[in-house]
Amino acid sequence: MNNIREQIKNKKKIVVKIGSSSLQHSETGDLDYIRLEKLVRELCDISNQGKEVVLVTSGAIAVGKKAVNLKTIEGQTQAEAMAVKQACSAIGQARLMMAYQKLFSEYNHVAAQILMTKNTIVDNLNRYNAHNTFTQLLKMGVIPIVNENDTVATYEIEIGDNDTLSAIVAALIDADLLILLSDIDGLYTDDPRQNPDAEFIEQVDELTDEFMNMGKASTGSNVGTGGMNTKMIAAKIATSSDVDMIIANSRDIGVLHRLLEGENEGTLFVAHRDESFDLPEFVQNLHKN
Ligand SMILES: Nc1ncnc2c1ncn2[C@@H]1O[C@H](COP(=O)(O)OP(=O)(O)O)[C@@H](O)[C@H]1O
Ligand SMILES: N[C@@H](CCC(=O)OP(=O)(O)O)C(=O)O
Repeated sequence: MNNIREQIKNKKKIVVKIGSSSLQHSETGDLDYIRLEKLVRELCDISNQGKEVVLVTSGAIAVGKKAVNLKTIEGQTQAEAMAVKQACSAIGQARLMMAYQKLFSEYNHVAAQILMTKNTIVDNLNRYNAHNTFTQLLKMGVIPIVNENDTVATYEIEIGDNDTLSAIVAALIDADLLILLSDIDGLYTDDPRQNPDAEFIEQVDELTDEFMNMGKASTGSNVGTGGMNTKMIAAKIATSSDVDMIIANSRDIGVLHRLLEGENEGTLFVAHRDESFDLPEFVQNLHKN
């Protein structure tokens, strides 16, 4: 077992992000309750080991769309499409939380909801309050469940994807490890769905431009928002903030405990604190380049 993987065993404060594509059945778009149940059981067990856990979950818009039987939002103006998306997220977020609350309470754990926007980080008072709320919840042994507040977040104040959001949360709370659960094993030299010669990368010691560009090949699945590009932005935020990050496949949710036992799965991005990295400034400038 490699030494850096071995050290993953000692990580205490862990943020786990799961994407929409991992929570839905691809054929129907309905929630995959078995996977959701396994995810909650894993998270409760991590918490039972005395670690602190935060879940960043996508899925609100997809679940909301399904609830009102909306197939597509094509043929509408941008403003109408935005309103429909925001309405769906309002419907879906409540449903998603209902499912999580039920499952967490079955394992005798308390979950809480935190909805964030860019302003939560950029505004000093908001950031201070969010930090305190996370700290207090973790102190109480509660598992915070985070999503973007899509119902109010227009382009100017939206983070836009939950890969980035989860890294922001990890940086905000000084987490030790961020795990992104995706529909792919980790980072490849190119999108393996487009390029059969793409090679798997086990570990990224330094996030050079070469790695940052590997995510730009495609936008990913049709339900996911960011593809690999936003995962590279997440890696930049996390590693610069001294948080190790792993991308792993959600196909088998048991990967969570295997990773925390130091097993070599997924792609590990090794943390390197960058003293010049300024989280509020970075978030303020998101989408500007
Ligand atoms: N270099 C790359 N390595 C791995 N996957 C990539 C790469 N470039 C693009 N992708 C695509 O990104 C997808 C994962 O992102 P996404 O669809 O947002 O899923 P999720 O929401 O589950 O994280 C993969 O299924 C893959 O097709
Ligand atoms: N906040 C949105 C999800 C945004 C997002 O990043 O989705 P994904 O690429 O599936 O992680 C929602 O809950 O529907």
